[in-house]
Amino acid sequence: MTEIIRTEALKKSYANGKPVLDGIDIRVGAGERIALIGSNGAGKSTLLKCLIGHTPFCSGEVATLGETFRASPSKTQLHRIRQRVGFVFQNHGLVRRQSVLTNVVQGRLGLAGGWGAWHQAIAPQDIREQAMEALAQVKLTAKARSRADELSGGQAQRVAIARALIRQPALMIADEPAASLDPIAGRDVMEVFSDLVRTKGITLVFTTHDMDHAVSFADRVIALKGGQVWIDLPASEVRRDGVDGVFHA
Ligand SMILES: Nc1ncnc2c1ncn2[C@@H]1O[C@H](COP(=O)(O)OP(=O)(O)OP(=O)(O)O)[C@@H](O)[C@H]1O
Repeated sequence: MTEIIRTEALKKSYANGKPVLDGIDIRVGAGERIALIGSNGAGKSTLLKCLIGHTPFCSGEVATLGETFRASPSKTQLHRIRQRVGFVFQNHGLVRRQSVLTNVVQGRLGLAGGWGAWHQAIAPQDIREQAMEALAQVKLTAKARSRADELSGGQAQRVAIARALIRQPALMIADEPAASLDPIAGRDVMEVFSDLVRTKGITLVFTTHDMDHAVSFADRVIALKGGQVWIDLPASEVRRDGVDGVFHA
């Protein structure tokens, strides 16, 4: 299986702090869906940031999408990584006063850059079609012309997923994608998200505090504790009583 992510002895501390990541070794293969769990402050977001070169680390090595680096990727590596990674965050980050379609188009145009491109009205026809297709995949075609601030939280998060998908990423990084949603909307978003990445063969790494989401929507669960990998198991082998320790000191 093609390796999408590899870390070796990855260590990271912030200024004047104790190590947040203290020797992380993980491997993620193409098409795998990984749930990253751990208590508040366990280092989940920090690990995601190290993987994509968003924050420098102290020692060890990271290889993401074939780009191998220590501390930080080079500018060229960072550019190549960003081209192939889609992001979804807890707060959808949509432009509230713009239409749903414009928000999705921006995900695509962000790649090419250029000021003139940042509006649906002047986006080339094929990009608008791609955006409509991405909206269909998250089952929101009917909302294409609505303003983003008219959507429910769950709908907005599905638009954020469409905006990431239109970039045709090889890897999707999602930091607590369902954390600000109610339980029903949260499951709904995770179901759509997880199904889509599986169908498209996209690798997914998402963080969550919800064990049901971890075991239902991932193939593998990785738990961080004390700066180290505490559990790394197929989701089908994760037992609730076994993970309790992850969240306790
Ligand atoms: N930019 C920063 N500067 C200094 N310390 C930081 C910074 N970002 C994170 N930290 C610290 O690093 C530790 C790990 O934080 P991180 O956000 O990676 O954890 P997390 O597992 O994602 O937590 P949560 O579940 O609460 O989101 C915490 O103690 C946090 O305070």
